[in-house]
Amino acid sequence: MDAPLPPRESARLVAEKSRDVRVAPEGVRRAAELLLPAASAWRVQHWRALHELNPRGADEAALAWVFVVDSLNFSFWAEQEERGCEVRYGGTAYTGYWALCAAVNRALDRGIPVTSASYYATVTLDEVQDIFRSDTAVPMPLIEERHRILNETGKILLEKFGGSFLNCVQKSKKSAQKLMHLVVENFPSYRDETEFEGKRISFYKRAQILVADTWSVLEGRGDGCFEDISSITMFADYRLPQILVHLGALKYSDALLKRLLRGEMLSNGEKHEVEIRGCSIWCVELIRDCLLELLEKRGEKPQGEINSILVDYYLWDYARDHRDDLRGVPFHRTRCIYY
Ligand SMILES: Nc1nc2c(c(CN[C@H]3C=C[C@H](O)[C@@H]3O)cn2[C@@H]2O[C@H](COP(=O)(O)O)[C@@H](O)[C@H]2O)c(=O)[nH]1
Repeated sequence: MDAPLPPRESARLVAEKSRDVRVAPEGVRRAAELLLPAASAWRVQHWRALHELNPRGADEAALAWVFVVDSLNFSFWAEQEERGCEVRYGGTAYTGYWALCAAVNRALDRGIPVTSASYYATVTLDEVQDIFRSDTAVPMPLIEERHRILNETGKILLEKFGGSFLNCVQKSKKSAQKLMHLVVENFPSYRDETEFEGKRISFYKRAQILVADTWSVLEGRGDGCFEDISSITMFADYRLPQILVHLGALKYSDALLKRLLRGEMLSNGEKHEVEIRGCSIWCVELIRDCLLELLEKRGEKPQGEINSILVDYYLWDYARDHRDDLRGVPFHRTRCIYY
């Protein structure tokens, strides 16, 4: 089978042909204006301090943490928004993606080597259910898939990369694209690909966020000094489309809105789901371009990179911090291992 279109080109194609989702230029501009005050101070070095659950180091252990977390970084949304999985850690109750991170840190504190491939290559389902157990009656979704992915990913990392994700990073020779392709070629659970209008396309959400988090945890230095980091697109999850709709940068047709407001599930790869994900990626590309123009107009020289990764991180955090404002804004419910 021929290689799929890369994520950026896939997004451009979907945005051109999409019928139920469209990128709204006035909303793109509004989103760029929202980011402007913060953008000039963006530094990849800030990533670690941004979140108390992120690893403290920039070493092999930190990379092992990022790899196992991003291998499981999918599908946290709960049937009832208010009654979901929660993990209590250090006196805080974490939900969603942060519940995953809290569970990993909780296991490490208990002496369970959950970031070590030789452990998770053969970890049992019972052990995985215990490691990711929820402190509410609602378990973390897709726990069996998480178990299968841990075993599969651990075995491959041991066989092909000596059990160390650092080896995988070093094989990419400071190319973000090479690392993304190395991950997709070797680890099946990262193959976030589908068909659209007769073409094979890719979004590679978890492979791209893994590259981005590798860049971030290494602070863009040493093995993480990717000269092509700006070629990585935003990560097509279920939160970013929600915030883009809230900001007016993405518009849904009445037919699609009706489905989402009814809480209908969209299957991974169906037209509406592909249009939402592809248009979201394209929308963030345009927000990044607009942001660079606005900074140029103000004669501001940003301190660091202004790329789609940092636009994405900011918007994702913004969505987290404005949960209440987003309550009425529908997000698409797809249960899958890709995002
Ligand atoms: N587009 C994008 N999607 C992201 C992330 C993250 C967390 N990463 C960064 C955050 C802090 C560190 O800096 C990490 O680098 C998780 N997700 C996705 O969101 C969904 C979970 O949402 P909720 O149910 O609300 O927790 C799920 O699909 C998950 O895969 C991101 O940054 N961008």
